[in-house]
Amino acid sequence: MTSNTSNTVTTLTITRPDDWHVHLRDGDQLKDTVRDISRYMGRAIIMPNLVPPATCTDTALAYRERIMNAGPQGQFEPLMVLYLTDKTTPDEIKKAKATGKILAAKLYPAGATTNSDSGVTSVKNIYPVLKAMQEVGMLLLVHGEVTDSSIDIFDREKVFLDTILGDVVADFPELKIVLEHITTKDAVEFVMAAPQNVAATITAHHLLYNRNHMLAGGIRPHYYCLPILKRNTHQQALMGAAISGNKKFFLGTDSAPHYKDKKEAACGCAGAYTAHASIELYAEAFEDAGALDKLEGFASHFGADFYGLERNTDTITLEKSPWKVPATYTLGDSKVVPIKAEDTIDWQVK
Ligand SMILES: NC(=O)N[C@@H](CC(=O)O)C(=O)O
Ligand SMILES: [Zn+2]
Ligand SMILES: [Zn+2]
Repeated sequence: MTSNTSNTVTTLTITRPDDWHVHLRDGDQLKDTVRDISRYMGRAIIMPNLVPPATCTDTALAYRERIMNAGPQGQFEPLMVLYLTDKTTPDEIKKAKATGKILAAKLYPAGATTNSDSGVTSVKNIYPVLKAMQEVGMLLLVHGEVTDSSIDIFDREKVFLDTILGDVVADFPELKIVLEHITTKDAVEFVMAAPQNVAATITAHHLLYNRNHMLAGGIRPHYYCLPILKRNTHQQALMGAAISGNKKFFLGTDSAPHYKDKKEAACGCAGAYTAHASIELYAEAFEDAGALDKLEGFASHFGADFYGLERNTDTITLEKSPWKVPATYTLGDSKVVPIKAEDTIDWQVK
């Protein structure tokens, strides 16, 4: 990392970052989401919760082709993920791994989040698959929330750790596991206490916001995502993990666009669009915490290290140069309201 040496840092050059959790969607949105992700991310882990989901090698590879045909900038590389169902077979895992293009498989507890209806109904159903993943070295990515309607939505992550993930970690000691988009102090502590094969991604919006931003003084649907924003003590624990230099915590934006009318609705969709300013939003969060010097490890080194990939070798430069985020962006043929719409972001990539 290099930065200018005056009291206030105004430029910051870091190794090109990667995004270890992003939703690009499909169809006519792809050219726009692919443009945004490839502007300065070197690689990205592409979430498979399409309609229908990318549950097998062939559909995942076909999706990769559509992404490449959407015209990514630079050397952008999409890293693909299989969507696990109760019916996924160990053979499908081996087939996917052999392509070299599918690095991970995603556990969505059925019904936990957007497009997760075909997900796994009980983790025991996929134990043979997890065994195959452990054998071939395929990562398990986890949406860590229980779906039991009797569990309070603010407790669903913690209950998942206590009742499900702890057992998986114990039963598969060699399986690399990423607990995605963590939102609680409990998740931070779980990952810190777990062995080296367990890591977590953290979004920019969970670093910048807590549930007051979403609910105090009016309900703001564009902050609604899953796992839901928690109270500020959890936000502080996430920030502490992100700036700790602990290599188990790395960048995953979970940028997840939904059209404006689907968010501003009586029953709005879960997901926040942050790909318009992903690294800039993280820079704001790290600067607020007085830890800009910790951004590079979190954004550009630790994820690649955990996945067992080379770090990127080129750099990007962030400049302190405030700009106003538009009210909407057009993705495909409809409008999306981004995080910080009509607000100012201090940083931009040169
Ligand atoms: N995070 C979200 O709130 N939504 C994601 C799904 C997910 O990552 O859980 C989406 O696909 O819209
Ligand atoms: Zn999720
Ligand atoms: Zn996601």
